[in-house]
Amino acid sequence: MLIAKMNSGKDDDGARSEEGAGEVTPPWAAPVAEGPLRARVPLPGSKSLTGRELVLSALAEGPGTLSAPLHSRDSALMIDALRALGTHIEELPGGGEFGGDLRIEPAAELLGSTSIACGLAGTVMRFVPPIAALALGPVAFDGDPYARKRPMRPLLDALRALGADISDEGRGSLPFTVHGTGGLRGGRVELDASLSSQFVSALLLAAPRFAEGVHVVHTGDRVPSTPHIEMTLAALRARGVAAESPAPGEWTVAPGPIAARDERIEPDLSNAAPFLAAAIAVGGEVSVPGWPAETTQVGDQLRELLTAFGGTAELDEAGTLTVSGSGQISGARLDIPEAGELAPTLVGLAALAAQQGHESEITGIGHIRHHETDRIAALIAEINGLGGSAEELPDGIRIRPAELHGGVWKSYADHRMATTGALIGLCVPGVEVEDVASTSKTLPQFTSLWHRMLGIAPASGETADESTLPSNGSLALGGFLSGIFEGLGGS
Ligand SMILES: O=C(O)C1=C[C@@H](OP(=O)(O)O)[C@@H](O)[C@H](O)C1
Ligand SMILES: C=C(OP(=O)(O)O)C(=O)O
Repeated sequence: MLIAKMNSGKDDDGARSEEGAGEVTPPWAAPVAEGPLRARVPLPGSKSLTGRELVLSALAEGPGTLSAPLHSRDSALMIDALRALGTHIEELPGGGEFGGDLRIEPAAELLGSTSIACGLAGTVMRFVPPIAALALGPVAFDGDPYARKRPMRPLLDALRALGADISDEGRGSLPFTVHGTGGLRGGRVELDASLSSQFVSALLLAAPRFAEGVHVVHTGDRVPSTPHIEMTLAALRARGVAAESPAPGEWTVAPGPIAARDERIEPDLSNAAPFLAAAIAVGGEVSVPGWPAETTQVGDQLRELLTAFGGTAELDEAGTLTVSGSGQISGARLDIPEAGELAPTLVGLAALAAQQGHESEITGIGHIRHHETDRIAALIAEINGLGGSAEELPDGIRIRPAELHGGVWKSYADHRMATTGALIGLCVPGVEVEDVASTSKTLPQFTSLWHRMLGIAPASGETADESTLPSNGSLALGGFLSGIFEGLGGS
């Protein structure tokens, strides 16, 4: 990660329309913050940890439990996929607002002759095919319309090189069928992971069950999102698997049993991004409890990345991260190949800094063109659609000073586009986020948590939770000062 402050500047750039933007639900009127924030926002479990632990639990030697897992569209798709392959997964009673714990019993034998719906989940479309190769019988994969555009070829070719039989009619993308034979040889394989780290994680996660394990050698440009590969290695090691990176761009996993374990899932730190960014954008403070002291989640980098735009971030001994800001937003220059998942929020913050006359550049994120949508094109089109001045760089976005106005912000079925629209809407009246329901991909409670962060009564159908109200319990934003006088202990 490279961080530097930017100088101000000014330029123009035209908006670019994005194919695939569609109306799904009536636009959501993003609330404007009318004063400094003071809120505590508990968040549900990490998508990436939940996905990995579901996969490893399904491949483990015996049953195990995941506590505080994520319940969202992506995790439900992963659960359904593993169930289709014969895994028994049960939600235990007694879960709170974010859902119950999960009990997972691996299948005695993985079953094929089934189909898997991937939705738009990269983790499902990448992590499940290697498991399907271990099942007996054909397993057909497909997903949402845009999922068919997400790259799969490097992974499918690597699986073929490791002994799998896959038919995709030469597409290199969804839909495809893995003809499972009950096992996979494994061994050394070359793969270009420059479009997604998930290709590597997918092979590593299933590799203890390959006859020869795996030795993955990356052949292309730089690998993005490397903390996610570290997360995969750490999850494997925690279950007694020998998993290493013997050299840059190489990873090995030895064949052997995957220990059954009970795991507690950390909150999703990447989903904390728009909430914590709100404190920088608006001023005041936002806290997220349950922040791990040590973690493999890339969201931990928010402590540095957000404060590159101003403000402070403090992690206390109880594990509460508090980001505070004044509403004065600096420009920033961030090179973040490892943290592409955080880029939409950071670009949103940069668009708000641009309103205050500051230029920003966020680079190292070319691979986010292959996320839920082409995020570079989508961010530029939507920021410029609100009067901003964002331009495409070979591997990123430059945002020059410009005043924003209200308008419709399209989400492109992308949860992080929707939350970025909400962030901008805090400071720009009249922003309407189209398809805010896309946030159900990883955070179904997004709008209710957002309203509660602002101290706004939930809309009908949303549940209130005192714990995320401003600590003075007020429904008005002007409660900030009285909250200060009550002390920070309540946050
Ligand atoms: O392994 C994972 O859980 C993820 C890896 C990253 O994918 P890319 O390497 O495609 O960026 C990240 O952006 C995604 O949100 C989750
Ligand atoms: C890139 C993301 O998701 P996926 O797991 O679908 O790749 C994301 O959540 O930002």
